[in-house]
Amino acid sequence: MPSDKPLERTIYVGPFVHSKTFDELELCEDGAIGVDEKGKITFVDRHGTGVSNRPGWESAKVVRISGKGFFFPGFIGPDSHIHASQYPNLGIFGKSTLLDWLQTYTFPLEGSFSDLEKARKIYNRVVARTLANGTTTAAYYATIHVPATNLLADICQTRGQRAFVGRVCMNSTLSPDYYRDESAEQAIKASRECIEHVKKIDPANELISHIITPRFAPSCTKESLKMLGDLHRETGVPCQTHISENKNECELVKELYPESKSYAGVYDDAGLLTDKMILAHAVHLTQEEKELIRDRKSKISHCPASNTAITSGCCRVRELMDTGIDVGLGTDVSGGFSPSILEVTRQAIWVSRHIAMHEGDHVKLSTEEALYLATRGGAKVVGLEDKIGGFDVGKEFDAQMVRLDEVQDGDDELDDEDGPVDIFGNESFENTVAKWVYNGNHQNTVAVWVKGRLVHQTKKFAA
Ligand SMILES: O=c1[nH]c(=O)c2nc[nH]c2[nH]1
Ligand SMILES: [Zn+2]
Repeated sequence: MPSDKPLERTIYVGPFVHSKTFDELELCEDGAIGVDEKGKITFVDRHGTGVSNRPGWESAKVVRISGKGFFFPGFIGPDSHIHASQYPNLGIFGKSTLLDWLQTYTFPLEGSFSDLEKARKIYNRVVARTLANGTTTAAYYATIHVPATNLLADICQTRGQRAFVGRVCMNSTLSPDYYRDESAEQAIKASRECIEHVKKIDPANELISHIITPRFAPSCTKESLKMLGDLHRETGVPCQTHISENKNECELVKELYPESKSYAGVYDDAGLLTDKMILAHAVHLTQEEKELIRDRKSKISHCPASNTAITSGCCRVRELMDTGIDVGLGTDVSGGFSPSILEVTRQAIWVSRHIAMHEGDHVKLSTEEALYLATRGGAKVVGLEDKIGGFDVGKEFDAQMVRLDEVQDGDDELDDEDGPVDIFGNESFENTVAKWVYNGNHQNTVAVWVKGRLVHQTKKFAA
């Protein structure tokens, strides 16, 4: 658990990496990032000099990278799309596709969150696990249960993770009797209770926000989507849902909502397609839908690991970006098999390369572009681009310290402490970052800060 002690002025000394633009990383080998007592970045020095004689910073605490490593912005995850309640099902999806996966694996697990002690155990673990993987901001789906959803908000706050916490709304008969809202009115009432809870624990939304969460169009009645759209307009609270993930789902939406022009049109008709809406997946959108989403300034969370695992399809991220839509990355636990945005970054690159094998190189995502989606792109998706996503003066310090193991002469054997990346000493800085992106894991994330507060550390950080 993070300490409650007030923050000290701190200078983070050592190499740092962050996105400069969509396709360019800044690789600074000799950096110093000054963070004030409120967790805000006050200066960024590219030459590492003058750390101790900067006026007012003479007695600041110094955190230095030892060995091979660099500071990198926290992932935003976003994790911009993760079902906290589905965490125990990681890797469990068999041969299912979306609609049978929901009935077989997902609803029975989510339904069990009426048990608050079970929820406490799972939610503590998923927040600890995502923090350990460098996720400093997450947009969570909880379940329909108000006490467990409020507990997830409390746990994120206590553990120091920035989070959007959604109480899942689902009142249609697609869902089983044991796991569905009694009515649209009851879904609204329950959402209001969760909104009130967050107002109580974090009135200024410094870390925690509620997020209105209709599960997806087939899980909701037209009436409930409209009422949730009204709640969104009335409160200004952001929204999240799923869209166009799977072809059978798209057909079902056509049957259920014949009066709407398209799947995106269903949400637009309900007043939900706004600049504060995060749409997960968006695999099978038409160009007309993409343009509608762009015009409404809604955002998309790309979930490539999930889309491959439950064989939903290959999302064309380049087309979304070219249309002018803001895109971030989501693990989509547990459709997605990993809680790590680093893993999802790789998956985004792989999916784009599979599309490129049929459609040409222009659709390939580069390492730089995928890292942008994992940080600054995600920040835009959750509406926090002025606060987080990179090491810029005025932003809050959400960061991870990445450390990679240097292979010493004569050190031929692997031991338990060794992480997955071996550095031999002749790699350029750019290639060191590439080795982390393609082989790194949580063992390389030795410390994590949110708003300047240390929220996770391993023995290697302390060492
Ligand atoms: O990936 C997904 N996970 C879910 O839980 C879900 N519900 C509706 N559609 C969904 N897609
Ligand atoms: Zn999802």
